[in-house]
Amino acid sequence: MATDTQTRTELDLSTSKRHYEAAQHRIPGGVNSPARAFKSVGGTPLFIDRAEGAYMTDVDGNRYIDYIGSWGPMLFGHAHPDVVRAVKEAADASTSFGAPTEIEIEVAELVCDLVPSVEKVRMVNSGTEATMSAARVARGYTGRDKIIKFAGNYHGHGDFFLIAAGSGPLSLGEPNSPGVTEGNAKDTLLARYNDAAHVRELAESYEDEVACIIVEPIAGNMGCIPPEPGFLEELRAICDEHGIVLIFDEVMTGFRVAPGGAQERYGVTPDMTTLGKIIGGGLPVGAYGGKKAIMDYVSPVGPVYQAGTLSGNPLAMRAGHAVLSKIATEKDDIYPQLERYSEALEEGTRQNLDALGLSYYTTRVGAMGSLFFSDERVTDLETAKACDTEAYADYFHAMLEEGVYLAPSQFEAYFFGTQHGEAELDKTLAAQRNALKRIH
Ligand SMILES: Cc1ncc(COP(=O)(O)O)c(C=O)c1O
Ligand SMILES: NCC(=O)CCC(=O)O
Repeated sequence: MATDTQTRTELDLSTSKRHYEAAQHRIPGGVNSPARAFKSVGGTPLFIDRAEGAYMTDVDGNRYIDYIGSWGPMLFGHAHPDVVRAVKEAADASTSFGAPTEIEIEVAELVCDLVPSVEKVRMVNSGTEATMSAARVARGYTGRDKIIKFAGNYHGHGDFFLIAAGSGPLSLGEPNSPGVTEGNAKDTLLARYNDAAHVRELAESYEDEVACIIVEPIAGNMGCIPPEPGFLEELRAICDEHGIVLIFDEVMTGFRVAPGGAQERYGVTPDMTTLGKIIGGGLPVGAYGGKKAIMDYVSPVGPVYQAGTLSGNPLAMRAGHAVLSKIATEKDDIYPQLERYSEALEEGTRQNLDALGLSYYTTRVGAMGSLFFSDERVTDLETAKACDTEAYADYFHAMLEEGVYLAPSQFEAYFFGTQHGEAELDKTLAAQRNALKRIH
């Protein structure tokens, strides 16, 4: 692996290139999600063969330390034996019933115990479904149409969220998608992240019209941007004053920055929470939940319709159960360990930057963070967009060659998990030292 003296260059990506060529004939852009394409950094997306723990191997046999973790779910690393066993056992009893199962109760209880603001929870199949459904319920509950979202936040690809959206839309330079009707767009009010005064103005101008404020309590889709002190508290106060439902989109931060997510970490309690990624242990799961009074608006108790053929799927629930029960029983060890890794990674990065006279901006919260190619503080979409994305692209490719797999965009966070230990930390920092030297 990469050390100061042994630099890996010129990866053999010939099989990935061949697959990519073939894939583009039958799959738009050759990928089943645009975030996977290397469009904003250039080059060929890696086709992956397998992964274990903190490491991923591509179809050409190149091995990388993985800092994407399937875009968040892999808190305990790839192919964790507990998850693999749970899925195999579940599959033996059939892959789906379309009828209730006992494991769904256990998963719901685990979620409600870990995230106490969630009194009732509904399982869906993705983070996108979770946020779309939560917004519908908030609208049904309040009888209001408008939502407030933040520029640069990403809540999946529901129509009314694809306005100034972060993640793929931001990386591809198309934050407002064609196909979203004007009718949909007019009900989405856009606010600046970390600017509560702007939110207050909107809530006052649209008095009695705003159903919900949806926010990434730690933004992770324009890079990792923590909330400024007081920002989340102010959102809570505005919602209380104006009868607005506060939705924390914790699809990314849930179980990642604390056992109870960002709401536990910052001590601010939303009315509703959306979850995804870690909750399914790498299988397709999302969830939304919140106060009982609100969740009882959901069908069949209440009138707001939301459904799913595969919702609460037994494989997904068993995988989720394996992960959540591990979190519940081992949280006192897990989160301090993640925090130590995060601290050491940032400290080592700062040393690498200092050695080269660079003053790029770093952020981190729990098991996520960013290295922004900017000398300024990054606190919102505008400051994120000021980053040198070309330098990031060079860094990304240099890191790949050094054996470290980062997100192919400046506007995505890095993630790690409990499988990232001392050895991975040392290799990552050595790789980073080489990569930064090579590109400057
Ligand atoms: C904060 C946030 N919300 C929602 C989503 C959408 O989740 P999914 O990709 O599972 O639909 C994502 C990630 O994609 C996310 O980061
Ligand atoms: N941060 C963005 C995501 O996690 C989305 C991944 C995807 O859409 O493939």
